[in-house]
Amino acid sequence: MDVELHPDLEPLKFLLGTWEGAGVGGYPTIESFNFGQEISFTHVGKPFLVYASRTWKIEEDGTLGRPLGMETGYWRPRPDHQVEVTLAHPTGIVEIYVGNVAFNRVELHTDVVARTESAKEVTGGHRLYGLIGEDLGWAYDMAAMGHQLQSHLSAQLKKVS
Ligand code: HEM
Repeated sequence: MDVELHPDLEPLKFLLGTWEGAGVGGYPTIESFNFGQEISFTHVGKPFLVYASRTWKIEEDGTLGRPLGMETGYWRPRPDHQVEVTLAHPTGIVEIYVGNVAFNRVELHTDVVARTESAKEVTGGHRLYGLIGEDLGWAYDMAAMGHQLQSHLSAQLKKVS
């Protein structure tokens, strides 16, 4: 069933759809790696986007390997171009981001990072999402394992539907 877009979602409309592509990751404590990613942003007629991301290792021969990180959440536009995002991770981490959206670009920083007892020590994050031509580019910096905020992931994705 086709559901009408809630008018509050207008500034975030550019994110809607399924996106696929590849990115690179690293951190001072780990070896750098290449990954494939699929992101989807959908809506149900209410004033939030439903978000899901899955990733896979890209092996040296270019084939997709084991699953890496995945995350799900909700993107909630607020007045004055502000945005709130809730994200849940299977690694025992939950992030709440706040930020803003302008000109097909969203910038977010963590307000809260909550962790289960067994989760790795992640204390903060910063994310950018934006259109690069028709592609969706995104980058994630994190503060974790005693290190200051710095790059963990970045990727460029094409809209597939
Ligand atoms: C969604 C895409 C992501 C991918 C592809 C990814 C990939 C990886 C990989 C390959 C490693 C190396 C260890 C391993 O193989 O598990 C790693 C480590 C790590 N990642 Fe991610 N990650 C993602 C998202 C995240 C997010 C959202 C967070 C934080 C909320 C995070 C926090 C960490 C931490 C703390 C480590 C461990 C560093 C260490 O042990 O020193 N990752 N990640």
